[in-house]
Amino acid sequence: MKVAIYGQYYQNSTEPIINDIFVFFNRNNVEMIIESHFLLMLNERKIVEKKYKTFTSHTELDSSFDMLISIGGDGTILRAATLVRDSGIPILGINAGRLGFLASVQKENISTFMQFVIDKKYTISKRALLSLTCSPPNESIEEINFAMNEITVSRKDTTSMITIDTYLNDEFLNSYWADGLIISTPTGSTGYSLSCGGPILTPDVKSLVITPIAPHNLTARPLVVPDETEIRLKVSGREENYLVSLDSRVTSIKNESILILKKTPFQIYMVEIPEETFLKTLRNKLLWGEDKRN
Ligand SMILES: NC(=O)c1ccc[n+]([C@@H]2O[C@H](COP(=O)([O-])OP(=O)(O)OC[C@H]3O[C@@H](n4cnc5c(N)ncnc54)[C@H](O)[C@@H]3O)[C@@H](O)[C@H]2O)c1
Ligand SMILES: Nc1ncnc2c1ncn2[C@@H]1O[C@H](COP(=O)(O)OP(=O)(O)OP(=O)(O)O)[C@@H](O)[C@H]1O
Repeated sequence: MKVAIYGQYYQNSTEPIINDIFVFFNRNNVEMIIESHFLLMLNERKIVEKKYKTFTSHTELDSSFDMLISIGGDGTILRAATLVRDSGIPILGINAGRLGFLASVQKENISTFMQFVIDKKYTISKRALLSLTCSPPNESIEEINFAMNEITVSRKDTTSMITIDTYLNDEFLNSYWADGLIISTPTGSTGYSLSCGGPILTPDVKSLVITPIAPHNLTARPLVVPDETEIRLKVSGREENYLVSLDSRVTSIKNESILILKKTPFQIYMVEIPEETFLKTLRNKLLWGEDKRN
């Protein structure tokens, strides 16, 4: 078995996690290829001294890898998705962070979870992504033009609202007067969209959610549309530019540019360990079991 290991940060809590993973995988003859910046951090702190092979970019992650293990929070998983892209390599998230909605495996009992991995006792949860094309083209979007959570347009350098003309499959939907508009995948429905009143979708639902951010048309409400829908946006406002974000990545776009959002032809495969399902994560993170009547 061959796995890629990825993390963005080093903290004191990293050491026991790394120790648990490395001891277990070395004992079970699992080959580990470590992202080069992460390995450098581990080498500098003398957490890892043995020599390991490294990778630096998505081009080195080919079908010979069985899995990518992401050590961190949800932000780290979102970055991990930009590494695996359309390679089909499943991602397993070990939650070293705070909320850990996507990075569902808790850092305690790592060896129990890794045994599931070695015994192939896991399922794959396929996650739909959204792609963005911009006309006229925008260089910073072209490099990584997809999002696993959501694509958001929002106002920039002003308190003044923006107007977002929105078309679904070429049919006019609405002009939102708002701070912004979120187009969310099912995965992203528990992120920014939820904070703005959007519904939660289970990851396998074949839909997208269009959620306005603080709309001044008071009747504007989150809308669920089929994930085959092509969504076209045109933004205008008092400033010359507005912001577009794809998950954690942000760029500035000129007003009147045309944005086309579509489901990507590929999906991200998330590893789901038997006892760490989406529904369990939902209950735990949203504290649904805390009601005394349960
Ligand atoms: N007001 C908000 O709720 C708000 C605002 C901006 C961005 N976000 C979310 O943050 C994401 C980017 O993450 P970051 O680490 O760069 O920013 P960050 O450090 O501000 O973290 C944002 C929080 O969102 C949580 N999160 C991310 N994806 C999630 C998901 N699919 N389900 C549930 N919670 C999720 C993370 O655990 C973290 O606690 C965006 O994709 C967006 O979904 C949320
Ligand atoms: N490799 C790591 N080792 C130890 N702690 C980590 C590591 N990676 C992340 N963390 C902890 O998790 C925090 C959040 O990480 P990250 O940016 O990946 O997630 P996030 O999007 O903020 O989500 P969450 O709310 O789930 O933590 C970091 O500030 C840090 O405290």
